[in-house]
Amino acid sequence: MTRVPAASSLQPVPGKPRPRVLSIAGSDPSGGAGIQADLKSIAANGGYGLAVITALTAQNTRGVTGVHVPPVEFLTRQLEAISADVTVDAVKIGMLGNAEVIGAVADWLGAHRPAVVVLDPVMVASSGDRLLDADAEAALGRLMALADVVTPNVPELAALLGEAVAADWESALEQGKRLAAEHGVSVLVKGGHLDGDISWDALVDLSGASASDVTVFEAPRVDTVNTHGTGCSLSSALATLLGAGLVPTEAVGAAKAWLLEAIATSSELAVGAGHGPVNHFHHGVLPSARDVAGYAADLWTTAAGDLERIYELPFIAALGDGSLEEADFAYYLAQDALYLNTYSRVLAAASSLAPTEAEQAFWAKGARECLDVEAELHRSWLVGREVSMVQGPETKQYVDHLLARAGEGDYAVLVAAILPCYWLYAEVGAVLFREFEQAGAPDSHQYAMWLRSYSDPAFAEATRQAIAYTAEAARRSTPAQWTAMQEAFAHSSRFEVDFFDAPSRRVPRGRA
Ligand SMILES: Nc1ncnc2c1ncn2[C@@H]1O[C@H](COP(=O)(O)OP(=O)(O)O)[C@@H](O)[C@H]1O
Ligand SMILES: Cc1ncc(COP(=O)(O)O)c(N)n1
Repeated sequence: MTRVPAASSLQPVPGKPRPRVLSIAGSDPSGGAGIQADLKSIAANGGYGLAVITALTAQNTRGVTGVHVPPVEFLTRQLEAISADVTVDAVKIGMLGNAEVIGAVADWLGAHRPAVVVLDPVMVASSGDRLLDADAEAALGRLMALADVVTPNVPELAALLGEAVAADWESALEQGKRLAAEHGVSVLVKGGHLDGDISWDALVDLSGASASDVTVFEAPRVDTVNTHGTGCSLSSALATLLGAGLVPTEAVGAAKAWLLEAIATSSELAVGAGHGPVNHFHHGVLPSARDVAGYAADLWTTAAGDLERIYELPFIAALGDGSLEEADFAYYLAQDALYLNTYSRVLAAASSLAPTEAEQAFWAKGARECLDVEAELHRSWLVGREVSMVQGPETKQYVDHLLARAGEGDYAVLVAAILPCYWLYAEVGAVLFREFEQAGAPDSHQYAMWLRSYSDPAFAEATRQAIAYTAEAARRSTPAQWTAMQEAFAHSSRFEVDFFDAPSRRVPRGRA
């Protein structure tokens, strides 16, 4: 009889399909900004891109030499054609050109507003050329009321408020708070135009939906001239990630991390002699959120083989039926306490590398809980037992592997190495506890209390979350990273088997 199911009950269910993201923006024939950048950014972040063109520009990486705004009736025709046929999950609005266009887009949004609306209030290109008539700036107020998030750069923020351009990050942030309060909209203040080693951004969300009113995101400023289309790319990535169901702070964090790498690797492209484009496809096209379940299923295939081995171990059989020698149990507990101490540090490393605040908090909580469990092991089980507190070889090889992955600093690979301890332990715990109950939960079982603590629903829930975060990291990984993740996972999974087998193999046997 196998106790290993074909799929773990803790695996994530398939996520949403690709969000359908509409860009309403102008065309940039050089491909770095506008509609062209938006479609690349949407695809790179896992969405399906649609595009309605507001205006044509004649531009390259050095500047804009002409703007043509087609009759607004034709813009409305394009918008109506989309809404008559396609359900749009998110819309990103970029260059609008003039007040008439703003009016037509606002009318359409009033009738067909998708669930997510991100407004990039494009006014001036990075070359300094105007992309919105000066007298149309006031008309943007009507669109802001229909948006979820507005993403102004420093000069746009000043223009929207009718104030002087902020000279530093603190004043820009204050202006962002005023704009958010004035229009009842979330504001992503972008600090790309300021100087300094850090490129600051901040999400001001006064709706109460985020953990705090202001979430600040910092990234090293890349020394490059290739910043053509950074704002277009960021707002499209943000719309895509919000459309995929991420909460605003997570969506901004993930979009910014993706953009930073696109800026940092922009020199791989050779487009034009001015402000070149960013490298949208640095990690290829992101698989759909639905694929998250596939990554977890692949890891399960590895884990299932090792689980099979764990169930065959004499230690597990004896723990299950209560016949386990006291000295073997004590050895296992002592090694577990030693392991948990290092595991806590490894979880803390995952917390410090985490791309989102939710993950940062999750791993930090896990790190703390390991120390609590370690203390409890000493207090309730190890006190009074004669047991060596020296790391056994199986414990050492396992923690050395984890510490090495933590030292490498790749979040995706590290969480893959961390996961088997959650997943295999939760599976073994659930099975042993179920079998204990099926045997009538006999009080005479000398490890009854241990088995009860083994199958804790809160731990199962944490495991489910750890699997989901690891699978999401896999979705965002490069093929080489995914291979490294699988290797790291396979090693830890194998070390779990050795860890459970260690009490039976310890030398000399018979003494704790
Ligand atoms: N040199 C840079 N290094 C890192 N991030 C940058 C750099 N320049 C811009 N960014 C980021 O690109 C995004 C767009 O910023 P910004 O240049 O302010 O807007 P826009 O492109 O609309 O003018 C922001 O997230 C900003 O932090
Ligand atoms: C058609 C079009 N739309 C927008 C921008 C602004 O680009 P950036 O993202 O650099 O502010 C642009 N240059 N061209």
